[in-house]
Amino acid sequence: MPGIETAVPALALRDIACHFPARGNPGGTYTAVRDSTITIAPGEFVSIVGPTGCGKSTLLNVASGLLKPSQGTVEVFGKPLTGINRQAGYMFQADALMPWRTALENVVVGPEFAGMNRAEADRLGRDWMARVGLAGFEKAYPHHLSGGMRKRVALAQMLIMDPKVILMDEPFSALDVQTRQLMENELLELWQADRKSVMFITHDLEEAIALSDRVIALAAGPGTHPIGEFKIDLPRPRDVAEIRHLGEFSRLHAQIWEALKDEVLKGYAQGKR
Ligand SMILES: Nc1ncnc2c1ncn2[C@@H]1O[C@H](COP(=O)(O)OP(=O)(O)OP(=O)(O)O)[C@@H](O)[C@H]1O
Repeated sequence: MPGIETAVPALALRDIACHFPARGNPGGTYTAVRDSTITIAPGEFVSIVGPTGCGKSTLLNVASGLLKPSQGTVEVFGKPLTGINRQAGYMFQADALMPWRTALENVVVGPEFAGMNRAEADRLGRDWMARVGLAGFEKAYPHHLSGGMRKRVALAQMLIMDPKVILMDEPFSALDVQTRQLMENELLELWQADRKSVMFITHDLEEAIALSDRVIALAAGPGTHPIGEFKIDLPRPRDVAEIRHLGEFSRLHAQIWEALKDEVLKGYAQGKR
């Protein structure tokens, strides 16, 4: 995309470090993240991959403003982030739906708290439910919906607020493979229609390549940091199941895995200790 490097990034994490109190070592510190600079251009879909426990969620929490980094700065469309990132919508691995509210009532939670009148919020909510393929399920409660349907509710709940930046932390990892691929395609379709900037955390390299414009690989912790950035020039629109059969997909997979495999082995060894 011409000019993408020169545009003000939608999200810029600059020189981030995060220290935590060390577990089992009173007074000590654990450096989860260090020297991490990550920028995401307007409309760009970026995945962050790395070994288990390396610090992916920590970086996402920094981007959301929920965690203040020990060092470094965050900018959202060129403005320093202080407090919660209100331009961002979030989606996490676990469902955050309220079980006592119907699907529609869950979808309209954001507009309702923002003071939109009920009729307008409901109209918008029904529209979003239709866009994520849930027309007719407005009155269903979360426990009556399948895992994939609950994810669709969560997607609508996030997108109804029209966030400029989307932060996703392994949102589909709890789903079975087929439902997961359906949801990934759904996400791409929604993203393609109205390009937001996406920071997508996953430890699944195939998922990262299938979805993204760029993949950033992280080192194992402690002190995780980017060790490689890979442009994913696969054609769009994409079908995540079919795109895996392209030769270029395999080439990218081999290239990124080469950068990542020692780190994954290190992360695995640490996890066993
Ligand atoms: N609040 C905290 N206090 C102490 N240590 C923490 C805290 N948050 C994260 N850590 C540690 O920082 C490291 C990175 O954690 P983080 O959850 O960011 O990794 P991750 O890559 O997202 O993990 P996973 O792959 O399991 O989702 C881990 O060792 C974790 O134990």
